[in-house]
Amino acid sequence: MKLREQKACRPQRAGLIFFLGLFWLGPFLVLRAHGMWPLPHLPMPSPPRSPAPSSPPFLQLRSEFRDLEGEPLDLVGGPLLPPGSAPPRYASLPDHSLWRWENSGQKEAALFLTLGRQEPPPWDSVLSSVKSIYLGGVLHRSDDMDVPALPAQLSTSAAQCPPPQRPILALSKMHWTPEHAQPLNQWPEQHLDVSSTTPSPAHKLELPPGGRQRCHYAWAHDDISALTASNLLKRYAEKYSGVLDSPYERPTLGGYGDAAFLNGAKGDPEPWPGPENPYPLASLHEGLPGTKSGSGGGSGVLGGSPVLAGNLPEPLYAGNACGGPSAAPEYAAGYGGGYLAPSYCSQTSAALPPPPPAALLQPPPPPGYGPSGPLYNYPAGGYAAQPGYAALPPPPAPPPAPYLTSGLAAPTPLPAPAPPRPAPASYGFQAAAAGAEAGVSLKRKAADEGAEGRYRKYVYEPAKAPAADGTSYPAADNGECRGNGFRSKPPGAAEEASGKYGSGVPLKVLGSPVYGPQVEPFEKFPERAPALAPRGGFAVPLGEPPKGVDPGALELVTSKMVDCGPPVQWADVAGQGALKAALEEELVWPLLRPPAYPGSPRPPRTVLLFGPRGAGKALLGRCLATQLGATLLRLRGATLAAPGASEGARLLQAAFAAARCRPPAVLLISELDALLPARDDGAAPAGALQAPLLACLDGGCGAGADGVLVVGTTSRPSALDEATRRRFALRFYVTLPDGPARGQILQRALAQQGCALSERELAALVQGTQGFSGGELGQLCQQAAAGAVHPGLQRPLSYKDLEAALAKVGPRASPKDLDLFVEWDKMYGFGH
Ligand SMILES: Nc1ncnc2c1ncn2[C@@H]1O[C@H](COP(=O)(O)OP(=O)(O)OP(=O)(O)O)[C@@H](O)[C@H]1O
Repeated sequence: MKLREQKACRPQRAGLIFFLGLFWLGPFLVLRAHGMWPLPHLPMPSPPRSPAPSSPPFLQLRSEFRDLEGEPLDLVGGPLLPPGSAPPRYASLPDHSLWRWENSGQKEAALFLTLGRQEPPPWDSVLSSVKSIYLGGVLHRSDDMDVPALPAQLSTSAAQCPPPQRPILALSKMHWTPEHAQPLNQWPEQHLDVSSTTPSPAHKLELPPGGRQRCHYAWAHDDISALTASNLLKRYAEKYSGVLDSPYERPTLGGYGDAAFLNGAKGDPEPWPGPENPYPLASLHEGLPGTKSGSGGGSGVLGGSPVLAGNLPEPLYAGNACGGPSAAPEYAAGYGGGYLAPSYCSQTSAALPPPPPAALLQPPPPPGYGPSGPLYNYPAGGYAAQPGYAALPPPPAPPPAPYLTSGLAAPTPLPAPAPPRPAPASYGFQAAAAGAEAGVSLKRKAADEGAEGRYRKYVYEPAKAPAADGTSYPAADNGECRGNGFRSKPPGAAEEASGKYGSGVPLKVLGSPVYGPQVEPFEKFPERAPALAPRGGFAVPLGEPPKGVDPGALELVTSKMVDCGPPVQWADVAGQGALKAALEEELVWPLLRPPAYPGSPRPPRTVLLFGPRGAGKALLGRCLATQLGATLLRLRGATLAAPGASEGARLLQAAFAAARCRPPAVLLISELDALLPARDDGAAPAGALQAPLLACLDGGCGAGADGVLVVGTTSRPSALDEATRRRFALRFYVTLPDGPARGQILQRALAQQGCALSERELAALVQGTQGFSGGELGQLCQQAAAGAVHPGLQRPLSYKDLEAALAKVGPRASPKDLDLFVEWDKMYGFGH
């Protein structure tokens, strides 16, 4: 009976359970159907650094994301928020800001931008991060987010909103930096997954006035469909993947797993791994797909190894056009670089057999190695760790006063290299094996010391302490100006210098990689020419000026155009690491090395630096002169063109002749485009100067083209016609300084004004000066200093003054201009 009753109750119980189940589950099902379940974890905790793997989809972005300026963006994905839920207010999140990310139009994710412990958040960083992470998606402010007023500099810089397609390009571009190990060709798959083209209702929100423009900028991306974005990115990925994969451009860094980017479980950004592979001693060209071998002005160096490039059939700087004894011999004794006496070069190159192939594999030796004397070295500071904004190390002491006979500053002595490795017997450089070893170790050292070893020697150095007399770089003597801070030795100093290297220890080699069985003793070579008498300004060497050159113009050039400014080291140029490395490998080393064997190709003698105004082109030209130990002559295209075609041509010829009278010389012609006919700025056409320019570049304007490096700079490369373009064997894009470089330039400029900003202020200023060139940063500081001066009130420069100055000084180069530079670089440049 009981059993029967129990059986009868079973269906009732099941019905009850079913009913109860429905009662409890129903609301969940309804909520789920409306997308409101699972419920969010509100209130929002502090941003999770390591979300559970089972979390709903979120964006997991690692710190290798950088903004347009290369600033690291430390982005960490947050948990999902339910639609319409109110995110925490900014005030409750002191060190990060909350944004919402619309993912594929279906889900919303909270994206935390962790931007260090900065309060209030650096809005420009937040805004600029849009450029980095945005891929056709929709990024918008949360509707009820409490947005404080943007700082003044942001509202000014907000006017620089790039065009809609800019982020896509930027994304490609930011991966040009060698620190990025993620192959770009993986980006489309990894990143377009999270793109969206669906505008959200929040787009219609009224934004606070300060941020409206930037957010409009973000919205503008709605116009890009996911497909377009994908195509664009793929196109650039294909284009640049060669660069990214090259050993030169991208030092080997640890790869990042795919999961690190999307939906990954990894939350904490890891420190960048150091290079795993040793420094590749390969030719620069191996890593430069954009390099056009043999293009341009016909320098055989292009496309060849640096060693081959340095091999010259004839003496590098043999003789001069001035009828007098060459100035070159003076370089032979102490310097040991490429500026060797004609007799020296011709003897060695003629007498010595071609080198064994193995010798060609030797890395290019740094200039100036001697067998026993102090070895030439780059400034020790060049290898210093990248100085932070807050604490820059004290500047290295300038090299001691001794000067070589040539007037070149004496090389910084290297510590004695650890036990010299014997060189192969067939390699004529064995006597300088220690130097060569040191040279290799120098290069290796640059690579081995940390992740950025490749460019470590080029790191920016802090401002040099001014000398007691007020000059930054104390003049070593009262000798004749050699340009660019170098002064030739007064009479008698030659002996000192030769004693430094020669007394006691026979100078068997000059440190040049001379191939041959045995290195000749220095005494065997003829006497050096007597030192030039010191004269004010540019020194016309002994002998007659070259024929056909107007003596008056020559006098004008020698008195007005020789740059006697302080020497500029690599470390004095902020940023531009890859460019500096390329210039050194492509230009400086080949020029300083003597020919390796008869018939070896000549190094390039012309280089074009193009980029926005104030980007540091002239600064790099001066740096090249310093590195080459050369006299620097500076011309401005506009100045040459101003007095008229015939007068300009006379000056131009005189400048080339003057440079050739004083090898080694660097002839820096700024605003090259002003000499060319194709002018689109309404200025008077100066096409008549093009013919003399081309003739001089071809080796006219005085006999012999050796010993002169012509550096042309322009901010309008598109104005250069093909004939002129081809005359420049190397063409490099000088980009605007990136964030760290801007910080360094600003810090240096402000230090000169006696102003020291806090780390936070400097970071904000760096963010607020995106798109500024080095020159504009200098102007900004000057403007701020001018604003700080009030009658009867002397107060130090403050951040507020700089903020006020930001309203008046802005970047001149528009994003469109920058795109044109990039395009021109792709077509004609050497894409370093
Ligand atoms: N990377 C940099 N590091 C340090 N200073 C810089 C850098 N770039 C520019 N500057 C400074 O900015 C100023 C302008 O630089 P420079 O004259 O070399 O620019 P430019 O590109 O030649 O300009 P223009 O096209 O107008 O001739 C100089 O005072 C220079 O020292």
